[in-house]
Amino acid sequence: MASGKNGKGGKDRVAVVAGLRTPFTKAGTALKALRTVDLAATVVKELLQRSEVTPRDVTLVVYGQVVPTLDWLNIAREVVLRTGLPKDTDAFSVSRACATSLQAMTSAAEAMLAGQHHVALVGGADSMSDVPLGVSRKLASALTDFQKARTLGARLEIVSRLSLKDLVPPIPGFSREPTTGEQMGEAAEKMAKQNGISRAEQDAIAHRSHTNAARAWRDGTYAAEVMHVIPPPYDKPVERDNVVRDDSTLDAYAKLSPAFDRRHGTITAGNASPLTDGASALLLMREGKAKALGYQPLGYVKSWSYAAVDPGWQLLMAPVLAVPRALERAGLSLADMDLVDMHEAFAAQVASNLKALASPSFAAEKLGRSAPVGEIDPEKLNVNGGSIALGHPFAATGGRMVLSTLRELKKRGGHHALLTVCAAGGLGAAVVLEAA
Ligand SMILES: CC(=O)SCCNC(=O)CCNC(=O)[C@H](O)C(C)(C)COP(=O)(O)OP(=O)(O)OC[C@H]1O[C@@H](n2cnc3c(N)ncnc32)[C@H](O)[C@@H]1OP(=O)(O)O
Repeated sequence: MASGKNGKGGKDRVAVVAGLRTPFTKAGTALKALRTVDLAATVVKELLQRSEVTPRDVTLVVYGQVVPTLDWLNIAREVVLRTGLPKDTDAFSVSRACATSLQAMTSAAEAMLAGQHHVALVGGADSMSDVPLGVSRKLASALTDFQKARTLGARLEIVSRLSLKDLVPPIPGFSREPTTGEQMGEAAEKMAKQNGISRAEQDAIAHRSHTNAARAWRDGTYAAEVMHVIPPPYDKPVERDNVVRDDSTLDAYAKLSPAFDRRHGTITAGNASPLTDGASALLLMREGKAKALGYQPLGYVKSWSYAAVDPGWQLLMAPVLAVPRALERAGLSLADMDLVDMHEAFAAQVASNLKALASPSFAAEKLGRSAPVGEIDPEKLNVNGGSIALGHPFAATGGRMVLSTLRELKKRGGHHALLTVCAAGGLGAAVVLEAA
């Protein structure tokens, strides 16, 4: 797919030239005063400045948010208008649930490979502190009728149709699958049961996520990827992710109560990703353009694949279908990967995905393959933590993973890395990245 060779008659590769993210903070905490569009504009403005790209060179912005709002319709265009990019810069928004910023990146990459753009800015943001509250359908319908009513009698009749409970805003349904009614956490519980994933196994994954993320913060890894944000009332900067636990101990996980199935469940606040605020952005260039402008890329987007499963089956299993396709498109195998970054929606999903990738029966029954995709070496997996510890502002997570993984690949002198993201709706994404 995206693996053409520069200078050998093929297409330019798509280079990731720079990237940045805000701190990821638990919903309702440090960044709660910033709306999704503010988070997006903050990170993009800073990335434009740090990368020293000439704004006129950016001809496309692809950006996304997962939780919608009624206050703007196309967040990508808002990013253009709020960051000093030329006002005639083209911009469109994408949504692929938790894989939104990967979708933003691959949509831009497709346009670049088609020769339509040389420089693009992509990413995603979400504020779970700013979830829009709606009105009940009955109240909405009454308000519409009220506007049309011409007499006092007609208006009183409309009001008399409403009861007190119609005035209560309904709870937003984004964490529940609309067609199955299942919450994400309930789907993860089901995966744990069906795949025989124990509570201890989940807690160990979560503990490792926190331990690795805390170490990466201590050793300076994240300082270079995360900007400082000064939210209203503009008195002190937010400098770090605030979910990561420096003092994570395995014992503490065992004490937490299940959050979704209170009697028999295994999923807790400790082994699930938390509701989070944050934004990420990446600057993409065609390889030739990057070289002409004097940029040393962080790496290249080599191949990608998206897949889907029936949400009523195992909701968060689709990455396992996407991985072999992305690897095949890259002409590589799992064994060729120097790093794997797997989005951690829940530790139960991570363990289920790992088990399925290594399973001969899953390969035969679900992938039509004679051999499993392979086992992932724990030493290569989520080496700087994952979404359980870092947090998961839905649309921002993919950008965080691309940036962090390419920098780590470079640091280790590795060649290739695999990213996987599970997403609502039974969707899954896999991306193969190549070192510069
Ligand atoms: C494709 C996808 O990505 S799907 C994923 C979509 N995302 C989701 O569905 C979000 C899932 N997560 C959630 O809904 C929430 O985080 C929940 C329900 C699991 C937990 O929410 P909350 O109860 O607000 O969690 P909270 O952070 O307050 O933690 C509860 C307690 O556990 C403790 N705790 C949490 N993590 C740890 C840990 N690692 N070690 C020790 N204690 C911990 C907290 O300190 C807190 O203790 P306290 O009550 O004494 O203060």
